[in-house]
Amino acid sequence: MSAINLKDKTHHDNFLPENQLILNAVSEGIYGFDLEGNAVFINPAAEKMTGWQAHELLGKNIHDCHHHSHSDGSHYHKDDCPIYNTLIDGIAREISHEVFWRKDGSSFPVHYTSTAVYKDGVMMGVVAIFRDISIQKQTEQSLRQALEQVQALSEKLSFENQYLQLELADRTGDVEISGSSTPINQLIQQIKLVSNTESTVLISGENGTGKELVARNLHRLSNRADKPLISVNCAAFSSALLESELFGHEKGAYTGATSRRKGRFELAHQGTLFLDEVAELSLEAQSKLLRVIQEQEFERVGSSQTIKVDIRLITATHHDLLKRVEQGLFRMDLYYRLNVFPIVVPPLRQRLSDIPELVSHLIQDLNRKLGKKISQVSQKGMQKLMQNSWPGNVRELQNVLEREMILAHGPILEFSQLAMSAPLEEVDKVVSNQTLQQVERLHIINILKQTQWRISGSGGAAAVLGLPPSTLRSRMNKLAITRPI
Ligand SMILES: Nc1ncnc2c1ncn2[C@@H]1O[C@H](COP(=O)(O)OP(=O)(O)OP(=O)(O)O)[C@@H](O)[C@H]1O
Repeated sequence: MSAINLKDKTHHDNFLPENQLILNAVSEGIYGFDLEGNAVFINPAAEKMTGWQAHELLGKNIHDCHHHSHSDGSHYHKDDCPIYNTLIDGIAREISHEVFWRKDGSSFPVHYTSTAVYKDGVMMGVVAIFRDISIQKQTEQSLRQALEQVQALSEKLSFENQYLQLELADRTGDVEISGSSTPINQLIQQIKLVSNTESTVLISGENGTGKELVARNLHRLSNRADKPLISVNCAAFSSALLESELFGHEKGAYTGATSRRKGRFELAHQGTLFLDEVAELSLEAQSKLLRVIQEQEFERVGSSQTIKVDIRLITATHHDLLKRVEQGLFRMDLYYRLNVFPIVVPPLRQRLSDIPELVSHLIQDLNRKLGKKISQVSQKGMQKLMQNSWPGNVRELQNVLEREMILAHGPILEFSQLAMSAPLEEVDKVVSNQTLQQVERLHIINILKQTQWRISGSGGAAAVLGLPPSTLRSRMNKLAITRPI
């Protein structure tokens, strides 16, 4: 590669700056042009970038060598060239949206300046100084892509947020607890007493008794009422997924974690976190929960950064949690942390006197939901309802009412087709010599037989039992209930 290249001695004398060594050393490409627009000076960096050797260009009008086309391939007329225009008007120009073409036909994005050169006040020519900005362009492109990803993620987050707000609004609609029996009055008293404290509450009771309703009332009456109530059903997730649901995860924390996600603990910050079916937590998740309760801090899955939260915790279970402790399935230390203020929700069979009030409350809700105008239940129908044992509790009553209302032609519900659960007198007998699990198993099998082993759908066993189909399936697994062949 040549050093300083000259067309002839005269140009060299007139044009070249004093220190040729410096010009040879700079990493920018340098082209010098005389007043006719012919190349008189080309430094080694320019040769290297374009592949054109100085001796091939010197003395020539070189626009057609390195600047013949725009980046889209269209012809670039010399009259439009900023370098040649500087020769005409002496005005300096700075360009960064063009390409220079290499001798091998490829091109590279270029940033260049064209500046007039003067000696003793007389213009001698123009110097163009250029550099390859491929890397800068690539970086810009990656930044643009990253920005697009951030925008997409932020949209996704705001969508998630909207979804949670809606879920919240939906759940905070009607939270009235119906009933005026002694057990319900005691329950309401307890809720009023503890709601305005920061104490952790453990709500226990059979399925469908209203544990979630109690949790919503505890939040509604607390100082945190204007902050979110975030609910998690611990039975609805596998233990790995539950961890990420509770604590959130970083992008790539596990297969499928394509983006960073906040957990329910973070979403509940300054509000209330309601952990339903808390007995279903794995031992690993229990230790993590214990730490959050003790220190009010945790890490997202896949992150070492500690996040501090301020939450009030309410948990619920239909299990005898102390028994789970004895069986080694639940940590004793966690049990005592959760059981600061226990609330037991009574089963419906222990407060049958609440049924008329409950029925009227539920019919009002269902009239809205179904667009019906049911006004009352016949005397006979009410008697039937009050003699039932309601193993599925208020949720079962709700489902029975909904079914009856869908089928009803007039404004009065008769319940003539109502299949009764074991009469109340029988319930006590059955319970006296069988374990809870045995009774549960038998009852599920009976209902499954009644529904021809159909689990989901409006007439399915899950609906009759007042359970989500997934919960029923997991109970069937646990109690080893399979359909006979
Ligand atoms: N006292 C009550 N007054 C009015 N509605 C009630 C009452 N108790 C329960 N319900 C209604 O019964 C349904 C079941 O209640 P909820 O979901 O709170 O029960 P749960 O004990 O949390 O059930 P699970 O253990 O299956 O999660 C809900 O629609 C709830 O609004």
